[in-house]
Amino acid sequence: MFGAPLSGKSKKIMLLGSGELGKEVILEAQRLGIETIAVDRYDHAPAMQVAHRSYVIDMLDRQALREIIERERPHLIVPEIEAIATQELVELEKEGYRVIPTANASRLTMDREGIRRLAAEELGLRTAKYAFADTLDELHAAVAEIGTPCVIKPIMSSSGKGQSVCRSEADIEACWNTALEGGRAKKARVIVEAFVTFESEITLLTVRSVSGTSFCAPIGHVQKEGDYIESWQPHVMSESHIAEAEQMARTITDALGGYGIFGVELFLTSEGVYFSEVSPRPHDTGMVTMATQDLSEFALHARAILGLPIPQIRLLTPGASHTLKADRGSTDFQIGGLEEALAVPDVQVRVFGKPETKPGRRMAVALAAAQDTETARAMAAEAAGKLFIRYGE
Ligand SMILES: Nc1ncnc2c1ncn2[C@@H]1O[C@H](COP(=O)(O)OP(=O)(O)OP(=O)(O)O)[C@@H](O)[C@H]1O
Ligand SMILES: NCC(=O)N[C@@H]1O[C@H](COP(=O)([O-])[O-])[C@@H](O)[C@H]1O
Ligand SMILES: [Mg+2]
Repeated sequence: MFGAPLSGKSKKIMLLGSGELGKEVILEAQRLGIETIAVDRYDHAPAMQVAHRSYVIDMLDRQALREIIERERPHLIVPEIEAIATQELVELEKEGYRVIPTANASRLTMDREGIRRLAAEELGLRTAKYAFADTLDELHAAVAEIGTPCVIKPIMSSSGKGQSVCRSEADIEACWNTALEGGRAKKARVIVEAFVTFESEITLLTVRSVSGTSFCAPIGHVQKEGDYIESWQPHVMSESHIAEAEQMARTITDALGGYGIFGVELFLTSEGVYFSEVSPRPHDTGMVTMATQDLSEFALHARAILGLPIPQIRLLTPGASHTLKADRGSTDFQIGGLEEALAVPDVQVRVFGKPETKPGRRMAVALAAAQDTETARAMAAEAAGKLFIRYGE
């Protein structure tokens, strides 16, 4: 039971991170009558454009984070990205604030080390062999230990930023520099992971709610330079892969606890399933669920965090998503091609409304529904291909 937004008796959620995923979470929360506050490091972020209020702060700054939380006193604090002062969230949770799914989950998944050690060392999930390094010398030793090819990533980054594949010793220094430039925090620490030659990779969206744990149909995806290009649902999997994937997803989400949706990223190989990482929040590859499910991953997240039931999740149709990315930085640009993209039946487009392009930045996504995923993939690719960014006119 709660009052109208802005009435003083409303239920308030505060999103920490205001990108395309948060924008959809806010829209879904507002459908349920919730008051919404969007926070990010820059103004006019996508979710800010649909929230009741917004704040621009450095979310890695503990004091700045505490100040807005104490000012707003939200019922739920909902992290939308990894790079947040999660230690402060741990403190705030002790003082009675509710963090989604839990402050500890956001702390553990904030850096690759926390979640990898939990998954591999405490929970015994199969992962690629890994090691950590803080300096270039340590990186040489770590690569020697893990072997090549391997993948080197800043411990704190997302969407593939700062990630590169090291194919031989000669690549190590370049990989180190890539990681230093791409990491979100001013930390030099990197993870070195053995390269997993997978048949395919999936996101298993897993929801924890008052109704228990439920799984969405697996989402297959293709990534380029560590960032997702296209995804489709359902991804066809063998019985044994499904069983293993669900078991891993249940194990890791039970360990993290709390209510909300989780994107469990898994590699499917001939020797079984490898755990890669988990987002305790909606997942970019899960944007496809806006075209395929009765309740999208955003609607599921909103329901779960508000303590509302999720008696079932229906996959209504196979579908696919395909991204539109910028190729240079500019604040003077326009997005076009919607007329052509939307001329195809069963195609939808989401333009995120980001105020600035950057090389590789995701600006929009095309969604398609069809009788099978192959057709949906082709339709989504075609629609995304019609979209374009025109700079400086
Ligand atoms: N050890 C590995 N072996 C093979 N491929 C890998 C490995 N690690 C990562 N990749 C590839 O790079 C992609 C991105 O990696 P990862 O998910 O760790 O990065 P990320 O920056 O956290 O991305 P996001 O935030 O979008 O989930 C993976 O989806 C996979 O395609
Ligand atoms: N893989 C994680 C992911 O997709 N996160 C989504 O991208 C936004 C950041 O985008 P930006 O870097 O373009 O600002 C985040 O706020 C979130 O919505
Ligand atoms: Mg990932």
